[in-house]
Amino acid sequence: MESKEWSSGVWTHLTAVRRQSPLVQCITNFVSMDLVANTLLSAGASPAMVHSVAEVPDFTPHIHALFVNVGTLTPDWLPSMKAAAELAAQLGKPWVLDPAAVSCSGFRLKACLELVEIKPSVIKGNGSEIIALSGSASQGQTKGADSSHESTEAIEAAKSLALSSGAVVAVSGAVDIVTDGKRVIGVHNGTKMMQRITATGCSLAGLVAAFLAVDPLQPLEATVSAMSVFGIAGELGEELANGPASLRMHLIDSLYGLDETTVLSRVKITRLG
Ligand SMILES: Nc1ncnc2c1ncn2[C@@H]1O[C@H](COP(=O)(O)OP(=O)(O)O)[C@@H](O)[C@H]1O
Ligand SMILES: Cc1ncsc1CCOP(=O)(O)O
Ligand SMILES: [Mg+2]
Repeated sequence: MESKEWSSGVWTHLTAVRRQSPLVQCITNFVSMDLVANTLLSAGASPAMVHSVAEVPDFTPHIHALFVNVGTLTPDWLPSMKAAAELAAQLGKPWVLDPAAVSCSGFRLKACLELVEIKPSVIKGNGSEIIALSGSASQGQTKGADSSHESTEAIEAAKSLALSSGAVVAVSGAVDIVTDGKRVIGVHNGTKMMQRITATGCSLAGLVAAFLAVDPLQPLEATVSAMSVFGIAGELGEELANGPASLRMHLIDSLYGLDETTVLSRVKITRLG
């Protein structure tokens, strides 16, 4: 695909999110709930942090996409995640798994592998998380929620996970990588300071769910668009920020205010393989 086509695709996806305001159920970690919800709202989507397994049968049939993030997983939360994912998958609704800090324990790794069995549309992690989930590294090679690997070091792991799971796999980092196991796309938007705000990775994964909701049949393209939009918001936010705390605010404002000219001139997407 030509770079111009990628740019117009990014803008088309963002306008569709703004127009359709998809309802995104988020079962995410305690750290990220606020930033995930505010990211989705500023992009035009409608987040709902509905966690209880008791509410899944009533609520999940009405959503447009589901986001599951295991960042503060406990045994109590896993049944809700599984029930919501199973129902979403059964009803043909897209769902995103963020295996946050997957290799911090055997419990978390096992839970994530079980969630992968429920066929997420997209798995979004950082380099270390994707390497761990694909089975390319043993437990213990982790700093927790932060990555010890460049995203580009995880390309082969991402391709292998995409092929074994059937999901599109997205690896965030300096270059965001998106692959369906065959195509490998690089998104070169974003800024290093985004790593210094907790939950930017989670918010990105939540945003991917909103973009999937408006283009469920093209998960790779929708994921690439969400990653580019979030990265551009970070770049614009950094121009106004004094540090991570004000970047957090300006990122949300910039996402809300993105216009066509800015998007078309800032998108940086290349084919890597
Ligand atoms: N070195 C970097 N340069 C540009 N953007 C980055 C860099 N590191 C992270 N980002 C961006 O920050 C956001 C969060 O990614 P990341 O820090 O990898 O997630 P996580 O918090 O899950 O580890 C993404 O939009 C990513 O593109
Ligand atoms: C710090 C932390 N600890 C458990 S979850 C979490 C947030 C991680 O967020 P992100 O993956 O977006 O950095
Ligand atoms: Mg993360």
